[in-house]
Amino acid sequence: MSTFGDASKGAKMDFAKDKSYGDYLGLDKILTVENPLDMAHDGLLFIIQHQTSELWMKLAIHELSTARQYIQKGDLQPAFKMLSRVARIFEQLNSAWDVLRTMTPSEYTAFRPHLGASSGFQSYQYRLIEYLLGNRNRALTKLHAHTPAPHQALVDEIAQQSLYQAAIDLLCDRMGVETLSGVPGTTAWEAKHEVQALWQKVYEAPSEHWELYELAEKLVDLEDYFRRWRFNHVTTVERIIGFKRGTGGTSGVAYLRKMLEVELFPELWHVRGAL
Ligand code: HEM
Ligand SMILES: N[C@@H](CC(=O)c1ccccc1NC=O)C(=O)O
Repeated sequence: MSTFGDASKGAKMDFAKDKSYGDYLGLDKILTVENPLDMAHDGLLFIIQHQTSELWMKLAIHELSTARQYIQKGDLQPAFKMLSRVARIFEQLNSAWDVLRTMTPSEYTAFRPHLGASSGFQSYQYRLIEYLLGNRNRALTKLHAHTPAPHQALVDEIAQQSLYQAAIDLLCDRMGVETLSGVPGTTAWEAKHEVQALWQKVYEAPSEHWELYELAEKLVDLEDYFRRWRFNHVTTVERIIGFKRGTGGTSGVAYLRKMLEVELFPELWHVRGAL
């Protein structure tokens, strides 16, 4: 018998009656999704790149919504762990661009016409992450009017305070001032001087406000990774389609460059200049 045969001796071989690896992971479903871009060699790369991104986004949403609950309860240690995990997920998504970047304009052009008007602009999970963190633009929920469940998830999300508003509530509470987080917003969070002044107190005396200090840095870390994702996206897009309009109908690279200016947690960036 071969060495390999000896080493695997005792392994369970019959799964007719027991749950197996593929059953737990639902592989029959995820590995048999029809690939409508099969006519081009790089269609599979394109589809898998997006499908894996959406899976990681699903986990990010799961972690971020639970982290928000812990912040609301004032129980920060579990929230920190989840926020660190989300930063790592973004790191994973950031590295994934290196695979997609191997696709040239010639290869992409072979199947781009088949994408029609579809675009990442219509990723509801991406929008949900933006909404959760506080970058809200209610008008974009309309993109999902034709799919009730994603539409409802987005509508429900903007009825809640964002993760950043939860952090501001906690900041105010621990610093002994009236809350400054306002009502759940349907537009992007706008920087408030009073909030920046509180973060400034935290950064000026970290040892007195250690948990808030750590929370602030976890948030900055998360936004830092998010910004790198946006930058990798726009650079990959320019490399592949130049300045063509997007299939989703936006100006393309010009729109994505504008998005590089988004500040999810503005006071945490502005406070740095005041220290
Ligand atoms: C060949 C690769 C890609 C190209 C050429 C591309 C192109 C674009 C363009 C032009 C837009 C602007 C909206 C539009 O008018 O279509 C956009 C938006 C978007 N794309 Fe991509 N993209 C690519 C890969 C990806 C990947 C791998 C993801 C990961 C899920 C992604 C996610 C998104 C998201 C979430 C938006 C909306 C961004 C926002 O509204 O801030 N894209 N993309
Ligand atoms: N907006 C892209 C198309 C695109 O990238 C796309 C199309 C369908 C599914 C996902 C996509 N990815 C990200 O926007 C383009 O203009 O070429």
